[in-house]
Amino acid sequence: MGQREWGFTMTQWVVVGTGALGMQWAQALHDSGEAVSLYVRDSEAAVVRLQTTQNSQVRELSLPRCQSAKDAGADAVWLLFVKAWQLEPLLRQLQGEGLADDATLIVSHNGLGAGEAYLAQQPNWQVYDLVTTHGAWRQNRYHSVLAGLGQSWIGRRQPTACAGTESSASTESSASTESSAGSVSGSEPPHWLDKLAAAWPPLQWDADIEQRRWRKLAVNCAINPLATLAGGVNGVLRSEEARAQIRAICEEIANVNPMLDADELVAEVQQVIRATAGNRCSMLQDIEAQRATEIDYLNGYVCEQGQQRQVFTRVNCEVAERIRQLELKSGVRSLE
Ligand SMILES: NC(=O)C1=CN([C@@H]2O[C@H](COP(=O)(O)OP(=O)(O)OC[C@H]3O[C@@H](n4cnc5c(N)ncnc54)[C@H](OP(=O)(O)O)[C@@H]3O)[C@@H](O)[C@H]2O)C=CC1
Ligand SMILES: CC(C)(CO)C(=O)C(=O)O
Repeated sequence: MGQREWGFTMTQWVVVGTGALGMQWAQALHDSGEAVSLYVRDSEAAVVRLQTTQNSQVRELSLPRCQSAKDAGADAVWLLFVKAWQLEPLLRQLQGEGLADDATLIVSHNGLGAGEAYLAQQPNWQVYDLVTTHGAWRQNRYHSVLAGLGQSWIGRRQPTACAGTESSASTESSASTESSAGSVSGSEPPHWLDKLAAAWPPLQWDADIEQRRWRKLAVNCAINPLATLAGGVNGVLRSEEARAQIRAICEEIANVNPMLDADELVAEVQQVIRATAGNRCSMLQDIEAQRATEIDYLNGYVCEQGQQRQVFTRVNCEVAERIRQLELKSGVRSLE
């Protein structure tokens, strides 16, 4: 659906779902004059109506529905703001529907490892990771409320920071190919970046997005399960006991990924706790609403990486297990 008109390239943006973040990005891109459609699974209508709230102002928006991946056009840019555990089924679904062989995908979720092996099998997909500190929640399926403004970074999917993952070879080989959506190399920003950045600033290009993803992983591994187990807002983690657990979690993560510094991770976690002291983290909200959490891609991922690399990650493994027990109790996980 991307068209060249008078020398300008029109970008067709497809936002997946009507999730908390997806709706805010759809609104922002639309406000910026971009062509946006929504790929949703719970409607057959030609148009999807949604609402977004920012600063208590409620706005209504109608966007065309993208009926299937093949309808989006080869040069569409897909925004996949889905839960980590939803990513692989989504990718399989899109591919089954005829997603372009060199599709451009912006992936944004908490944690690491989601759909990694599957993505590695698609060397021609142009995959970008987006990390954001904006906060939003869903008032209902079609209404997203902006909870707090933050910032975002985007970069080309790279081999994982820790050596030796199977995805390395294929992501490297794809990094120098050009897609119809126009990215040329792993370190070069794509032509559509300015439009995305203009829609919801601040958004910065980060050629080393993998390290930023790891730092965000550490923040979520420290705050989400501990605040969930404490059953309170993030501010409960200012206790001495929580501080010791946070340090242990961060030290294990820095041992798994030696490019990280444990003291810096702890400082970043403490800064996020101060900034979000009154928030209930997403994991606690998921447990309370009897939804699956992203634990397998947070402390569960660190635990698995530790086992693979023979690095001690006992605290992350224990924390992951305790959250899985909560999921078992609420019936969103079954015994494996
Ligand atoms: N919300 C926030 O403030 C922040 C969230 N994040 C992370 O970003 C990610 C997205 O978060 P958030 O927006 O809150 O999540 P939501 O659960 O609100 O949104 C996910 C959306 O994706 C849709 N979806 C998933 N799979 C498919 C599919 N196969 N086909 C069509 N639609 C699909 C879901 O539909 P359905 O409802 O039908 O399942 C839902 O609309 C998560 O990893 C989260 O941890 C990170 C920073 C902040
Ligand atoms: C930063 C933090 C912990 C804020 O609550 C978050 O990202 C989440 O809740 O998932």
